[in-house]
Amino acid sequence: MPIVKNVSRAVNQLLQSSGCGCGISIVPVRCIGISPRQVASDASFHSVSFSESDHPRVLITGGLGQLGVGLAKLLRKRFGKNNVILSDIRKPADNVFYSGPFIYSDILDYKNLREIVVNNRITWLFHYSALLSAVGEANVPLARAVNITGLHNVLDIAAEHNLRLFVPSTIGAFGPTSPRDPTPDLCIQRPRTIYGVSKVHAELMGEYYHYRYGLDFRCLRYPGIISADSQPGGGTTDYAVQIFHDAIKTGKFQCNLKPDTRLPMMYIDDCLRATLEVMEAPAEALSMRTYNISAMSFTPEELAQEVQKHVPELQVTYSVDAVRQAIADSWPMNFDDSNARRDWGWKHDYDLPELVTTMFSFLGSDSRIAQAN
Ligand SMILES: NC(=O)c1ccc[n+]([C@@H]2O[C@H](COP(=O)([O-])OP(=O)(O)OC[C@H]3O[C@@H](n4cnc5c(N)ncnc54)[C@H](O)[C@@H]3O)[C@@H](O)[C@H]2O)c1
Ligand SMILES: C[C@@H](O)[C@H](N)C(=O)O
Repeated sequence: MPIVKNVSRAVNQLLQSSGCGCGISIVPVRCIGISPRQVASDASFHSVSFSESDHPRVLITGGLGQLGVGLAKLLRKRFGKNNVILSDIRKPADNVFYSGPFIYSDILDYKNLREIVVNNRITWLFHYSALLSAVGEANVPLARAVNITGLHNVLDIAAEHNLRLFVPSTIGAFGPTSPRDPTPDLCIQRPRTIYGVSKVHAELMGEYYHYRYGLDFRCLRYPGIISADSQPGGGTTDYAVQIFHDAIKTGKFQCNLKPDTRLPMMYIDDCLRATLEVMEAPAEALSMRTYNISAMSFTPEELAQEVQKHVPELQVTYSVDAVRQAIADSWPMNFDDSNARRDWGWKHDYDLPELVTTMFSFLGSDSRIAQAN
């Protein structure tokens, strides 16, 4: 049973390190615990219903944001529509509601989350709920609650029920004292946003639960993600999505970052494929539990030039938002993802020109230019 393996692994690791204080070679389960909130009666029967040959039963938290609906679509193609449950605290649009299972789930409600996991026999959890960098700075108490307390709930439930857990991290988990060009996986991480602090916390807690309780925790640090059919949720990289909509609708774009602000970015299809790939990677392939992934890196000026190849009349002006600019100036300019490429074969498909062409082919049908023709 996986839990036996997990416990003995955790015990071995504990005994090899400074010791758990048990002082015996075979440690009773209760001595190290299954997870901090595990009740004794749960320990013997959770996860027994899942056979490794079955498709995973997936829950996505915070699934109505920029990334969750696309992830559900990808996972449903792979694992079957009814094996993937999207959840959020918001009301889903009709097309989302009718595309597959949707459920209300507030990650701050521990019992409700546990009930969903149990009743639906969840085996994989993708934890997408979060407040992003700019909205986090605007409401620090809420960001702290959702990004830190919510993560604690998710970690405990994942450990109790032996889930494979994916938690995304971000370029925002680095700060002004990190090497910025390029930024490796392992280096100083002293972010200056509540978002970044909460994501470093998530990386460390997930890795700790992996070593302490055997939790199958997997984490990718995403760059800024660019998507056509979903809106970003209040981050520093949002400009790189907005420019496409404004180019099409008005032919004018006001950028809230300076023209030479270089940040790592990625097209959503690459991001979601990477997420599935790392979740499917054999555990032995993973030399780490938190990986940078990278695709391209550009400035607003470089993106505008590429966009102008499709919309030559686009006018770009700059009105810098001091909060976002300070955040962007502390983040990586280029991301070193060589460990992901080596360990589990990560490879991006979209560079800047492909990204821009793809965005316009998605958005182009109702474009101002199309309407004019
Ligand atoms: N989009 C990006 O560029 C990017 C980059 C790096 C990392 N990430 C990470 O990927 C994940 C998904 O990002 P996104 O862009 O879809 O975020 P988003 O802001 O668009 O969506 C987050 C979702 O979380 C939900 N949420 C908020 N409070 C909640 C609560 N109490 N319970 C349940 N759900 C709650 C919101 O309703 C929202 O739908 C986040 O963890 C984010 O940090 C995103
Ligand atoms: C980079 C990322 O985590 C998010 N898009 C933000 O800007 O906050």
